[in-house]
Amino acid sequence: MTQSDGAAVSPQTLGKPPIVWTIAGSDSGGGAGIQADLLTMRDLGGHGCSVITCITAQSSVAVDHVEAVSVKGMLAQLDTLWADLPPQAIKIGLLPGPAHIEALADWFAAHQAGLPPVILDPVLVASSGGMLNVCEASDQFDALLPYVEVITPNGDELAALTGMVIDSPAAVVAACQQLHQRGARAVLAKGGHFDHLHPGRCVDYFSSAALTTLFDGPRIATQHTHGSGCTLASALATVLAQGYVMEDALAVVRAYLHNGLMGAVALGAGPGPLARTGWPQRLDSFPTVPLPGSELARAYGLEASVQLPQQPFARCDVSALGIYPVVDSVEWVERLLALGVKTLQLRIKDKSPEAVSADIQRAIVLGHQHQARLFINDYWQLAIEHGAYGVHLGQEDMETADLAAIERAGLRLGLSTHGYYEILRAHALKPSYIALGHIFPTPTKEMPSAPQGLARLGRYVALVQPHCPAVAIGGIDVSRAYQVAQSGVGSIAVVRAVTQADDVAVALAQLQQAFESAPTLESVDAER
Ligand SMILES: Cc1ncc(COP(=O)(O)OP(=O)(O)O)c(N)n1
Ligand SMILES: Cc1ncsc1CCOP(=O)(O)O
Ligand SMILES: [Mg+2]
Repeated sequence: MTQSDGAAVSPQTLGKPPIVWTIAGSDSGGGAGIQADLLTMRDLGGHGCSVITCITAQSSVAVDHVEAVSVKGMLAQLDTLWADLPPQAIKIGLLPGPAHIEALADWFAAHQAGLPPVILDPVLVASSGGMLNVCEASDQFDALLPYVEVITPNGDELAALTGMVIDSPAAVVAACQQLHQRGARAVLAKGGHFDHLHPGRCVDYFSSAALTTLFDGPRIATQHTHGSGCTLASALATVLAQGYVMEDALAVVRAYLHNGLMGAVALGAGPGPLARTGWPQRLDSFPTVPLPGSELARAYGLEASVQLPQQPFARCDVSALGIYPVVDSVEWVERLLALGVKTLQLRIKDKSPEAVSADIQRAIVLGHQHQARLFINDYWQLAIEHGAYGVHLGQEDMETADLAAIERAGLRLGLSTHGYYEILRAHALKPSYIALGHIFPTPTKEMPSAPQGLARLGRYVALVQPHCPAVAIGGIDVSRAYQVAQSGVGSIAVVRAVTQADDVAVALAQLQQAFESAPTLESVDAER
């Protein structure tokens, strides 16, 4: 089900925060555990419910006492919440022993049909150094793995869970593979403890059946990290509860951790808790995504079949690309150029290069004659051969197209993205623009991703546009152009709004009018 702006309907879009559970221990010092989880959930737009598994007498310098809540007490909390406040995501933190783990696994088995994503933070040690988890078997969490979407060990936990020495990127990969073999669907191996592998950096390795990737960023020089693991896992649960896909949620929580660590201060004599800084807004708090084939990615076995470009792509001659029709024939290109369109795309699908070569060449010549920005979709070799203004490519093309050749030839590059993670991937290439979509449902193209909606568009525009021109695409027509333009986006790409218009000139004028009458953000100030 979708709402009128195209985004999936979640409790949050109906005006209610999504419900997120934390099943964890109480930290009397307020920096970690249940206390950190509830603060994080609230800070990121969730409603936190707690299932307390144990109480700790804990401060920033010591764990003096750990006392388990009875298994019966834990199960009672689960049952009571399930009856009235069912969760959109669950975070698991400190579990005091095998009996609790077994009981929780049984409870999950009995409720498997309705279980939302479960995030398991395999807590073993507090940042004060105190042992929190009395279990010692490396397979202690395995009974939970069938119900868990992602497990989030830090370096010490990864070593303890696998019995491996984590002394190289290859060892990180091997340890994650071992966890997969034992039933873990996805592993986020957090890089906070891997200073010995990447001095001065924090490199997280994520692996699942669908995706293997890295998140890289500078290590934040602070000792105030109390509750960082709890915060990450509860942030991940809260962002997933809002319907973001895993890789987008990982990007957001990494930025949230960055900001929290940057703002962390001491409250007691030991490590202070993370600051609560709200939904991350700026690209410089987000991690970079090292692309396959980069030196860092290769260390983790992420190779690429093509070379990465060494330079940013040529910049567009304007910072805002305006109304941007996407059409499927040279005849349409000719017609739109005659109507004064200055940014457009030739998007011919599924033909051989031989079949489209002449049309692409003619469109490029026409584009130059009209001093227009004509982007060629997909056929990047022909675009280079005939000297196009630019090329538009999709995410999958990033793995196969010779991006270095496109950059060397001086062509502009536009890249499609469908969420935070892909924005970070695209940004790593310093393209000429980044397309954000699809904003609303569209019959024009079968989309594997969900419509992003206007709220997310606003977040993406604020993130991207200080660095690179942005383009919104998907399901945008005259009636929606004003709302889209209100996001501040500098360009709107359309197919049907132009190609199915009764009067193309009128449609173009109306789109332009909607765009011009909306308040805009400051113009793009490219930072390269
Ligand atoms: C401006 C703009 N944005 C996105 C797309 C989609 O491109 P891609 O992901 O390569 O998919 P196809 O268009 O090839 O189906 C686009 N063409 N233009
Ligand atoms: C090519 C493409 N890429 C993302 S949505 C889309 C189609 C947009 O078409 P329309 O403007 O008709 O919804
Ligand atoms: Mg394409």
